[in-house]
Amino acid sequence: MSAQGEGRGRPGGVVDLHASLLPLAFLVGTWRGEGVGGYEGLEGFHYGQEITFAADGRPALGYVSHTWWADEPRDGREPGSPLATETGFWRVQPGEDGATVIEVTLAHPFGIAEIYVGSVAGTRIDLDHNVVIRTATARDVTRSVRLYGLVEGGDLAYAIDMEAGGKPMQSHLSARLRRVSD
Ligand code: HEM
Repeated sequence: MSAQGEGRGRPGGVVDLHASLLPLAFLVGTWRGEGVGGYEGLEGFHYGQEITFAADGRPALGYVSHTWWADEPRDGREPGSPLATETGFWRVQPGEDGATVIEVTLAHPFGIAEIYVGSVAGTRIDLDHNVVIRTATARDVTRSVRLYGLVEGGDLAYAIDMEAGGKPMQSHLSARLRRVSD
């Protein structure tokens, strides 16, 4: 590992983790698993997901998530049909009184961008402050909160709640993912 931030990752697969990202070191790698989704008025569904957190020596982890339909065929979707994807960056900043602040910037392909500010304690990350920016044609999502954490067996679990379409904050997604590569 290196404390230097200038590099773009070394050739040969050796990756530097910027020193500021040590609180997020447990996330680095690729994770794969299954989740469940739903919302008020929406029939529940299962999805598959692969997430990669990538370190390249700079002071932010690159993040990309791909998901796919994992239920019986419905509304033109077959098992394996691509669903939501999102991409962005996770960085760590010093907070007040020794706290560790996490800033996450995400882009979605459906006209929405989001910034979360939250905290990390051990292997639990609360992304509890959020702003959503959306185009005129995007779904009416006004706020989201996320919780990520390691659970038994070293799996990564998360829950995402959102406020959308004038409905109160409620669960949209939760999943549990196994590490598939460093
Ligand atoms: C793991 C990632 C995600 C998956 C697998 C997923 C999947 C789905 C599915 C299958 C639906 C219902 C069918 C449809 O309308 O396409 C849906 C609805 C919706 N999703 Fe997601 N989604 C994901 C992430 C997100 C995120 C990050 C947002 C907000 C920024 C979001 C906002 C919405 C909204 C507003 C609806 C409509 C809810 C309603 O019926 O009122 N989704 N999602």
